[in-house]
Amino acid sequence: MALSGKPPTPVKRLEADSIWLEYGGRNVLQNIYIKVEVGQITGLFGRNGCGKSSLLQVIYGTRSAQNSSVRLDGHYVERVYRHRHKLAYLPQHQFVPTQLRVAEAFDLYKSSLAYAHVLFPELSDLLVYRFNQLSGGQQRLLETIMVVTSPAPFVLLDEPFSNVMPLHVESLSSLLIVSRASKGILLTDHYYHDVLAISDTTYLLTNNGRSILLRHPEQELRDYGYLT
Ligand SMILES: Nc1ncnc2c1ncn2[C@@H]1O[C@H](COP(=O)(O)OP(=O)(O)OP(=O)(O)O)[C@@H](O)[C@H]1O
Repeated sequence: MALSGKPPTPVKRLEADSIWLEYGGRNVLQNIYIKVEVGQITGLFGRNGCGKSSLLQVIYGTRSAQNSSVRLDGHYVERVYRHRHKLAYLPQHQFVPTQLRVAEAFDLYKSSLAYAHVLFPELSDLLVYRFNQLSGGQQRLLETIMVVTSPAPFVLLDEPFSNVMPLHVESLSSLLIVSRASKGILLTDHYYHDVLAISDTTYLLTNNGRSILLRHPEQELRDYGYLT
């Protein structure tokens, strides 16, 4: 609650602007601009190694870049990860401490599971397990549900569908569609059909590290050599 007694105005727009990243003298990201808005799912595509995960890390603030400007409603924010109530991030690789029980992890993230229980009836049974007692696909699924249902208005998802069976990819897609009403979601995954089906806006990262806003995604993904 703000000092005036009024609740803070909800943030509507996340921008990553002028992102330059190089590794050992090699330019990976060059002058990237990406916008994520509450009410939208933004799909991010690019060939293996073009820099998608690196970009998400730069946005989250856990990877420093040669240049970057991450803004919330036009206000520059340094190290967004310090503002967990504003931005939640699913990294590409398993990240929840393996000894933690699912219910404990969900509590830490303040995840709200009301709707998730409808989409994933088996969730109640899994809450008592420790992460190291789950399969790879179950871990991925639960981490994604946890991040998406946290209160943060912006969510970065790096390959949430990886290792997840098609039935659950469908349910996760439904969860993202429902969640987008109150969130801005940046989603990257090579399951491009599933990403395209739910994306309102799509960007491509090219091999030379540029971001392109796609107007006709299927065609342009072919033209740029992401699809055959
Ligand atoms: N810490 C690092 N040091 C040096 N080079 C790195 C480092 N991390 C990533 N890279 C390189 O940067 C490039 C981009 O990697 P990144 O993981 O961001 O790509 P990606 O688009 O997410 O790939 P994928 O689709 O395969 O997951 C790759 O060529 C990778 O080898």
